[in-house]
Amino acid sequence: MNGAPHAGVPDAFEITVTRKAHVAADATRVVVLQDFILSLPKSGFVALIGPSGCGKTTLLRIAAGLDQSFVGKVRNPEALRLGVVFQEPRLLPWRNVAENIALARPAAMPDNTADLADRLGFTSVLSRYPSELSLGLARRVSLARALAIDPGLLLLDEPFVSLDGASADRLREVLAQTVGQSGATVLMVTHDVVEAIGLADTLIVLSERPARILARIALPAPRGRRTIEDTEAILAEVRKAQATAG
Ligand SMILES: Nc1ncnc2c1ncn2[C@@H]1O[C@H](COP(=O)(O)OP(=O)(O)OP(=O)(O)O)[C@@H](O)[C@H]1O
Repeated sequence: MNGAPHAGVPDAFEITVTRKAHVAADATRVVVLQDFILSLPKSGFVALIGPSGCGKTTLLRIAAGLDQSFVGKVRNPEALRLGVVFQEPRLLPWRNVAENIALARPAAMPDNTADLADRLGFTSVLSRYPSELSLGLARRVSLARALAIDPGLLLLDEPFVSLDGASADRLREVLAQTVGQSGATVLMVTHDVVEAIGLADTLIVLSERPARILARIALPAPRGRRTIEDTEAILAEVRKAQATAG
């Protein structure tokens, strides 16, 4: 198995996939993950990068409990509450924005919709329906819905893809602040290695399918204080790991 956990850091969540295959349209089986272990620390921001089709979304769906047709197990010993943000916002079209967020939140939790809407910049559309929102707004609502439950583990599948630069930057900032304050663990899939370096404290580099962990890179210095030299050194490490995979 690959992907041994960090020595000395207690794991809060662990995904073990002995084998996961999808059945393609022509009925052939595509092995996406095999002998794969990913351990996540408590309170870490882990970014996952890897080639298209290597199995990142499949892994997140398994972690979220949305795909159970695999051989392996997901350990969540601390019963972390999971928040999930998909590539598509997936809001309920027959509920307005405020209702979409409220529905996600357990009844016992305080209503934090107004605060999230304020921080993520969508207060003016709380009573609108998803079909009336731009993609950027729908993405903000989708992120707010995941944050509304105060997740212990936040699973993000390219949450900022195809947003304009300013919107993506704003959402990244809110995300980093929110998870920094809450002490949640984040597992974020992204194609954007510079985004990953800007947000994460651990970068995991995956191989082609079936995905193997090529490198688990602890990023130096707190985010926000990384220099251009830091970024270049990390990029070189990523390229080296990818080169070893041939
Ligand atoms: N439901 C499915 N049925 C059949 N094949 C699937 C299914 N879901 C994914 N696949 C295939 O499994 C492989 C891994 O898909 P997955 O979406 O996990 O990759 P990914 O790394 O997230 O890709 P991308 O970066 O392009 O989003 C791909 O070859 C994909 O075509």
